[in-house]
Amino acid sequence: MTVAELRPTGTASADLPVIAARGVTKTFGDGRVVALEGADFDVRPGEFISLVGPSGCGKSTLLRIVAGLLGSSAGSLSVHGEKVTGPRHDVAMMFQKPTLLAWRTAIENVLLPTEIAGRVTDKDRRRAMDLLELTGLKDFAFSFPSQLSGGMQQRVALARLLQTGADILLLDEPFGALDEFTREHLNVELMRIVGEVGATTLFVTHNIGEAIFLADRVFVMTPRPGRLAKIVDVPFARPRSPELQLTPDFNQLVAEVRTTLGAVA
Ligand SMILES: Nc1ncnc2c1ncn2[C@@H]1O[C@H](COP(=O)(O)OP(=O)(O)OP(=O)(O)O)[C@@H](O)[C@H]1O
Repeated sequence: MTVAELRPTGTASADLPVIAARGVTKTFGDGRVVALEGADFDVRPGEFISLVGPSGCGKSTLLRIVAGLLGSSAGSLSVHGEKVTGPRHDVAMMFQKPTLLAWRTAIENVLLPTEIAGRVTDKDRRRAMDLLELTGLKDFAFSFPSQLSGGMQQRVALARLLQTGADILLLDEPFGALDEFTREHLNVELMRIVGEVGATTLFVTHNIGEAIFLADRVFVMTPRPGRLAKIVDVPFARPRSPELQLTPDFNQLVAEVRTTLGAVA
């Protein structure tokens, strides 16, 4: 199977935003808690967007609304030009914990979404193996989660996410529970993988450097009620290497985001 065949099966079109949010607002507790207020943005096909903001500013809420797991209280959100009314096959979400099934091997975990959707074919098995290769785990396909490190388990979770064929990936602090070395390594791998499969990505993190390193644009959010305070363009060419983070231009951008967060905190 070629990398092109691993590409998502979604319906991206160059002139249509993949995600369009218009005044998206979410309240909880009969309107007493405003988790997200008036979010307005477009995300273009293949873009990598990082979301940063203080704890409780509505980042996960926004991701859940895009995933169709939560309805908005006001405003509208569309994916591929269609109003989101529930979970969609072209949007997949990944969390901080890998949530693998302990009694299934890595490849059986990757195949889980296929199994839930219907019968698993040989082609599905080949795709799962190719995705494990793409995520650097080919030699561990038949290992159980307990035999894998935390970083390897997150790679399995990423392969499982890609197995769904979704072309929109929502990543909620996916490497947040891992040590810094593993996390930095996985970030570089993540960029390579989403670049190769051409997915559109929303990535939540508390780490400003990580947000900039990965993204085409950084959405900076205010504390509750969460609003989009600023959208910062990240101009650095790809592929990017970790050394980019040592350059003055990179650190200037970190300072800009930090100042925005400081100003809005
Ligand atoms: N189901 C819910 N019921 C009531 N309040 C909620 C619910 N989900 C989220 N909230 C509140 O909405 C606000 C935004 O929560 P959210 O989890 O989106 O923030 P976040 O930016 O992702 O936070 P963190 O960075 O700490 O993960 C918080 O004040 C939270 O307490």
